[in-house]
Amino acid sequence: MCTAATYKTKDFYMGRTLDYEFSYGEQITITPRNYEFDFRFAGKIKSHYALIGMAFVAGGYPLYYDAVNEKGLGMAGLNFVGNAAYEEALPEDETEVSQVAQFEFIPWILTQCATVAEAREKLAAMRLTGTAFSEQLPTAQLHWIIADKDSCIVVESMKDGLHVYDNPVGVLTNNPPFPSQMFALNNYAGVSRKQPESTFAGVLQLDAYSRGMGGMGIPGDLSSQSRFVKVAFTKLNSISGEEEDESVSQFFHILGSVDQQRGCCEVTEGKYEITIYTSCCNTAKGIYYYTTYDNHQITAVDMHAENLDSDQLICYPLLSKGEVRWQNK
Ligand SMILES: C[C@H](CCC(=O)NCCS(=O)(=O)O)[C@H]1CC[C@H]2[C@@H]3[C@H](O)C[C@@H]4C[C@H](O)CC[C@]4(C)[C@H]3C[C@H](O)[C@]12C
Repeated sequence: MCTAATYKTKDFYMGRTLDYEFSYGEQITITPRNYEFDFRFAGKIKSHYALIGMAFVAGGYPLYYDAVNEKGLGMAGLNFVGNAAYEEALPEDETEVSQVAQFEFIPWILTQCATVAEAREKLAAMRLTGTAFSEQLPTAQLHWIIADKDSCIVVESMKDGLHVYDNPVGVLTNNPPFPSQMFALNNYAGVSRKQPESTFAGVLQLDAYSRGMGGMGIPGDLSSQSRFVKVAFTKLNSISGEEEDESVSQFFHILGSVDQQRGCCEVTEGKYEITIYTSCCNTAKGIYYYTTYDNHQITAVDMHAENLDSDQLICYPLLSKGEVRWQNK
């Protein structure tokens, strides 16, 4: 399971949890403006917007899980198993629109689009194909959240075509499809950050005997529908200062509300899904903040500290060892 969220204070933030039972060896990866992308069907793009995000680099190619570009547009792919269905690739002369393999979808959008509006235009003129990166790395079944400071959409490629939905809550988890996730929020119309009034029945005066009772009923399990509700409630009621430290700290608290602890979700005998990493990107400043399962210290990589006119990928391995800061020895 994974969860993605957006958050706005003075700047706009976007990030995700990557929940899984193993890691591919992903790294924080900056793709500078002159790294040449050789798209499977659409040809080469030699010069483009620079990107920063989390990627598994295979044979020199950045397979992005989530990223933002230097214009402030962000995108993340989350599992959509059983629902994702992609197009078959057609011979070039049989299609007038661009064909994009699912593994190159994030670079396809983020190298060329500065806003969600521009991304929508690209989406209207493309076919997303199920082409695998390689035999060893088969097609991933995903759906995507795309956001800038003004709007947010979800893209779901299913048997009945490519769907693009407005995402007014700015969160995404996994199954079921996004419209069902949104519909389920109706079940929680009565929850509140405020203490409840006693409305059970006129003859009973019930007592709000604990703080936080306005949120009673919000699910706490790790299923994707439940995480959608929980993180939507947390994000939409979130209050923080506007400054960078306050915003980033609050963002990690928002995604912390759906953190996965080892042992609570068994996926196969003896294998457990955990939150491998949590990211938070300041999309205006191009700073990628992250924590890992064992390293709760927020670590950051700033794309603007690098030569963005280069043609070589820049990778930083995840710092995954936590440290205790002793105060008395
Ligand atoms: C497993 C990851 C999604 C995590 C997630 O959503 N977990 C929820 C599990 S579930 O709903 O409960 O089943 C996804 C997110 C991005 C994916 C990777 C990216 O799409 C980049 C490449 C794409 C290649 O086709 C496959 C390898 C890969 C390197 C993908 C491996 C894997 O599918 C990743 C890492």
